[in-house]
Amino acid sequence: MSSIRFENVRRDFSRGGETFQALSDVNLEVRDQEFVAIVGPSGCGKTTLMRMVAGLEFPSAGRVTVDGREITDPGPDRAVVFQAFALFPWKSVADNIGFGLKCKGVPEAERAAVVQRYIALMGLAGYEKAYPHQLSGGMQQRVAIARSYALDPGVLLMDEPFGALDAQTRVVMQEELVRLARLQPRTVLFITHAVEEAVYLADRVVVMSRRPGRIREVIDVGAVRRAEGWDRLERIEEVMDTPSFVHLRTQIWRLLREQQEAVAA
Ligand SMILES: Nc1ncnc2c1ncn2[C@@H]1O[C@H](COP(=O)(O)OP(=O)(O)OP(=O)(O)O)[C@@H](O)[C@H]1O
Repeated sequence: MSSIRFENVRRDFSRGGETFQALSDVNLEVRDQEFVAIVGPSGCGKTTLMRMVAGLEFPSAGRVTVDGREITDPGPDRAVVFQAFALFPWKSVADNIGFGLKCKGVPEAERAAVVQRYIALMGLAGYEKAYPHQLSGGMQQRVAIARSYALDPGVLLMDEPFGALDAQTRVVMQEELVRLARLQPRTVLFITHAVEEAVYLADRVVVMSRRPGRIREVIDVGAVRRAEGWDRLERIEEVMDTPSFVHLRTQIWRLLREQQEAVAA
């Protein structure tokens, strides 16, 4: 069981000698094995929220808990996948994926079995001995995701993990992440600028507003996905073509557009 809770979270920062509220009144629960995506304008505090769960940043008021325990530092129960691939360049694909397990003291035979399983799941067979520089950006990110899943963390934190990928690779990765998320459900907090990506991947989409960053609306995509049978459709473009998907995407775009207009006014 791994659930994340933000309770009345506020975060102040100082800039140019002035203190400002970057986040205010954030209340959110990401339930066990739920996939929650956060979208919102640049600077609304998405990364700050994620860093608080990772234990790299702390609230000025309120609290952030995982399974009821207040977060005081980073821990192996929470894995982070960043936009930059962050692999060890001197280690092979297999060693990168197995690195965290080795640190945890998992015996070699057991480690090899887990690594092999994720190599197969992420379509990396044949590349076990390759080094990161021999892989495309998409494959490097597959290794990073495999490494996080292999650690079997309760919570996975992903900050724009596909942001550096080209459009086609991004689509393939989105399909693979959906497949992996259904096969190996985890509690996921996923940050993205791409509305379609959020709607395609998440059970719920949190739309944020800025100045200060607040939760504007939470959209239950999972209920629509189940009712409309999106998971029966193999390809992302088939899902994106359904009226239910278009409706949700437009609803979220409108919310984001309203904020843009409010800032401009
Ligand atoms: N360490 C810091 N010191 C001062 N200000 C900070 C610090 N970290 C973040 N901020 C400010 O807090 C606000 C929220 O930043 P954050 O990176 O969380 O936003 P974001 O929604 O992730 O942005 P983006 O979508 O552009 O990545 C911004 O105004 C940012 O400049």
